[in-house]
Amino acid sequence: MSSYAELKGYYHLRETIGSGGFAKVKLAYHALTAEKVAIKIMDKKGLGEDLPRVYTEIAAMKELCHQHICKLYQVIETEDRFFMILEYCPEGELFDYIVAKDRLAEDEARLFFRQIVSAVGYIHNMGYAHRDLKPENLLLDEEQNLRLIDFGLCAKPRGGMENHLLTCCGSPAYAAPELISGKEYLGAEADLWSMGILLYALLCGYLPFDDEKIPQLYKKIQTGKYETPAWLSEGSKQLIGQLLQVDAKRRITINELLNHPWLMKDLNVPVEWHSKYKRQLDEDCITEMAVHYGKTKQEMETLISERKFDYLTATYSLLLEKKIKGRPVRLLHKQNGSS
Ligand SMILES: O=C(Nc1ccc2c(c1)CCNCC2)c1ccc(-c2cn[nH]c2)cc1OCc1ccccc1
Repeated sequence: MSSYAELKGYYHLRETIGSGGFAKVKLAYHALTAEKVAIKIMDKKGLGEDLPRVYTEIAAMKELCHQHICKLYQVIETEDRFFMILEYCPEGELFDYIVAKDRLAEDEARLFFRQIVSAVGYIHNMGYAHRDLKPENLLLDEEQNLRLIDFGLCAKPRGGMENHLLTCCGSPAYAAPELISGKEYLGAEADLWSMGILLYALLCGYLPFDDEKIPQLYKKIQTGKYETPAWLSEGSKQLIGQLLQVDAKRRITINELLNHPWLMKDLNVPVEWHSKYKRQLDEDCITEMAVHYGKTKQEMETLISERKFDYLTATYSLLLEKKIKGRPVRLLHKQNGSS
């Protein structure tokens, strides 16, 4: 097992919890708070032409701070590796959750879909389109709430979300008709289509458009014709129909979704898309860190405000998480010879 010298003393590494194409995800403990984190480790050599995706993902995640987006705590870049220290999401992928239950009941799908709308409403307001929305990119945290991941294909159109994009990307079964037709498209509109596929998958347990041959799959998407199984309520069918509009201009918008009757049913409150995290720094966390590092509160506040995504950023963020979870706002003092 590699020692990863860069992490020694800062994080205590545990088992590998997932390894995908060019990344490995390991469970770890942040040494000063003992909070659990996930560390995504990528070898630059193995990345090849995917290297730009990592820079895109890191830049986006540094800007995005929201209750339904996986938090990035720290970035370590060495000559041949990236380490992304990320929020711990121990309940795995939404994809596996749906498969395990075959399909979700409408009220459970509603709670998850509201969280997806909240996350997408926030990133669109921040000027980002995700462009790869699918159940594999939605993880469940310790409270079984959704956290959006994988911003490697996201776009922040220069000049704002009204400007068009061109790159065809994302997963074919979730791709909007205008995106696969090679025409210019609006990132926000393409994300709304993918959310329609996602909602269908939540409620049905399979995809509305599917074919093992990509050209046939694309034809089905462009017809916009899909089956609606008998167990779907009228409300579900109507909302899916408003999302899976082949003509992007007729497709429902994120703002219309926030207080849509289907999303409001039994809850009667619109979806809250604003981040619950406040901009100003937390006094208790700053004080504890100032004491630990032997600095004044003002010096500590200045250092944390720089948001360098170094160990200080991670320590502040995880200390704040501890406070939010009602755990003591305390840092563990240096153990001699700690593992
Ligand atoms: O914390 C993460 N995953 C994770 C942590 C603990 C456990 C599990 C999963 C499920 C498997 N049983 C052991 C418990 C975790 C956090 C962030 C990211 C991440 C954020 N941007 N990119 C990746 C990825 C993560 O994982 C990937 C994964 C591993 C196994 C299956 C499902 C998902």
